[in-house]
Amino acid sequence: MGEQEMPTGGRGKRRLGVMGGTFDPIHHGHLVAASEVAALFHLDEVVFVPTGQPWQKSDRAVSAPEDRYLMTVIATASNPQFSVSRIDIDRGGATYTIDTLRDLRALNTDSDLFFITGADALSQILTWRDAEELFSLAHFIGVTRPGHDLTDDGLPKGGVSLVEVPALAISSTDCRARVAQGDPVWYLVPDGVVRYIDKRQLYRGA
Ligand SMILES: Nc1ncnc2c1ncn2[C@@H]1O[C@H](COP(=O)(O)OP(=O)(O)OP(=O)(O)O)[C@@H](O)[C@H]1O
Ligand SMILES: O=C(O)c1ccc[n+]([C@@H]2O[C@H](COP(=O)([O-])O)[C@@H](O)[C@H]2O)c1
Repeated sequence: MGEQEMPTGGRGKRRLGVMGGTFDPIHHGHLVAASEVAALFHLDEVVFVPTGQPWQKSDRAVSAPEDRYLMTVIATASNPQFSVSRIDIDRGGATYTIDTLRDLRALNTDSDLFFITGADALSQILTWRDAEELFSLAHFIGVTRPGHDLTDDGLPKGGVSLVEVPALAISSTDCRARVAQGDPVWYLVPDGVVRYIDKRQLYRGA
């Protein structure tokens, strides 16, 4: 896929990508998606935002926010364009992207926001809190993900771009299951994250 047209009118503003996720654990699928979108959309920075309590994942135990935050820091530390925000963790309670985007806009008045989301999450977006308002706060970028259809059906025209990224059939669910079974997660997640999972004995009983 070629270079993308600037989808918002804010010429001269910083272009801030936002990659929200539970990151339990962060894996190379997340990192490749962010890197690819950063290049295609000429983003100045991508901020990874680990969720506080992901309310649509309340059917399963989610690792402690501090563990997910630290794995995200470890995974992104070597890329000068990547950063990590604690805003959703520090707000406490259930995480809603409407709050994430309002807070990030208040903190980054010089920036246009580009929210990056995989095909599976994009297909659920109309179930998110205040879904209609989300598109006035950020431009949404849906990326391909193996096993999921990427579509903007039902979403506001001009509010979403669809982008093909290198296909990595990796999920956090599969990484957790592999650790629980004693299978390796080397090269599915960054090396430092493998070490952190081991050090903190995460996912052993998953
Ligand atoms: N392999 C992948 N390729 C592209 N996008 C991805 C990939 N994995 C996750 N994403 C996207 O990254 C964001 C955060 O995902 P999340 O942290 O829930 O990871 P996950 O692998 O889907 O986790 P889980 O398996 O626990 O549901 C979502 O927008 C999701 O669609
Ligand atoms: O705002 C909502 O209601 C909402 C519901 C589900 C998911 N999200 C956001 O979607 C992103 C990916 O979520 P997840 O659960 O797939 O890790 C993350 O930033 C979540 O906060 C947001």
